[in-house]
Amino acid sequence: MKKFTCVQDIGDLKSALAEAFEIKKDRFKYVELGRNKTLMMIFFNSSLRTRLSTQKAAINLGMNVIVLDINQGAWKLETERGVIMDGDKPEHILEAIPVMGCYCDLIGVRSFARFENRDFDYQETIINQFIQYSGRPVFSMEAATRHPLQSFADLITIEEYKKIARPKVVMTWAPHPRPLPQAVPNSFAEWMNATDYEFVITHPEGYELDPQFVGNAKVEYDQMKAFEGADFIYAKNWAAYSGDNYGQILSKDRDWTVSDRQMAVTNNAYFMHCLPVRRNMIVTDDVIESPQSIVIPEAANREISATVVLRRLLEGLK
Ligand SMILES: CCC[C@H](NC(C)=O)C(=O)O
Ligand SMILES: NC(=O)OP(=O)(O)O
Repeated sequence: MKKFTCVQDIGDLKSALAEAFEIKKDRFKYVELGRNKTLMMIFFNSSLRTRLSTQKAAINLGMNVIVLDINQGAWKLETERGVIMDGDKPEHILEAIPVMGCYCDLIGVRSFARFENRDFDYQETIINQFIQYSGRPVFSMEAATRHPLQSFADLITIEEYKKIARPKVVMTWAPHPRPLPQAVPNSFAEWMNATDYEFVITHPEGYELDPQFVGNAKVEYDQMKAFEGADFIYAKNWAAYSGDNYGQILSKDRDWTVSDRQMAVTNNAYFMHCLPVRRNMIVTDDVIESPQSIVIPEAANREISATVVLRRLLEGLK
């Protein structure tokens, strides 16, 4: 594997899941693979789970790790080509990227959508510059339109907890005080559509995701109807994608906050969220603290998804 930015990069999902469960049994099985190899993790945005789980995965594989928070300590970067750099940015990303590539063997990048220009975001400008100019294999730690390490961990978790072969999985929008990226819902939808699960997306009108990610999912504007008989509820906020509303908050309707009311019509569904989560905006305290909440095992599986991905990237160096 030479990059990991989307579900297609992991190949056959059944093989990837088998590898995940093998590594879960012995996460140090490939500890020699990464000896004297260096992972560089580059963050343009904050992180807890991705930062910690990916570093742990690198340790599982015997790697050295360098972490760079671009906005804390590095030079402010110009990302647009052709700009006259007489402002507050002393370095261009097109020099910084190949320089960073000199000091490592693999590169992970976190660079959220900026909501300034939809094409800039949806062309994945930043991570594609790392892929093009770093000279190293690159993987996404959440980019503008996808979060594949999260989605892979989500799939591992559903496979661990499902009680039937084809569970009903419902992704629901929920309100949030800030406009959040579409990367997590896009990516979850992309991975769910790659399975044979029954997959439903529910959100208020105006929050339609990019059709390339919605795929064959059923879209239901009535949240209660969507929740009926669900086996898994995956809650997430996202800002509007469509047209002039790109990046905007259209609703903060807390009727969409996941509570016992909605969970009551499910098939005793498990509750999932990628975290961090705003309690009593996205989900009530009672639901996220209930025995059906699997948000912690879901977060724990981020170490597993990252170990599989890093292993495959290391194998690709041979
Ligand atoms: C894993 C989630 C990261 C980010 N969350 C926030 C709060 O910015 C998001 O919604 O994409
Ligand atoms: N779920 C996830 O990626 O969490 P962080 O943003 O804390 O890394």
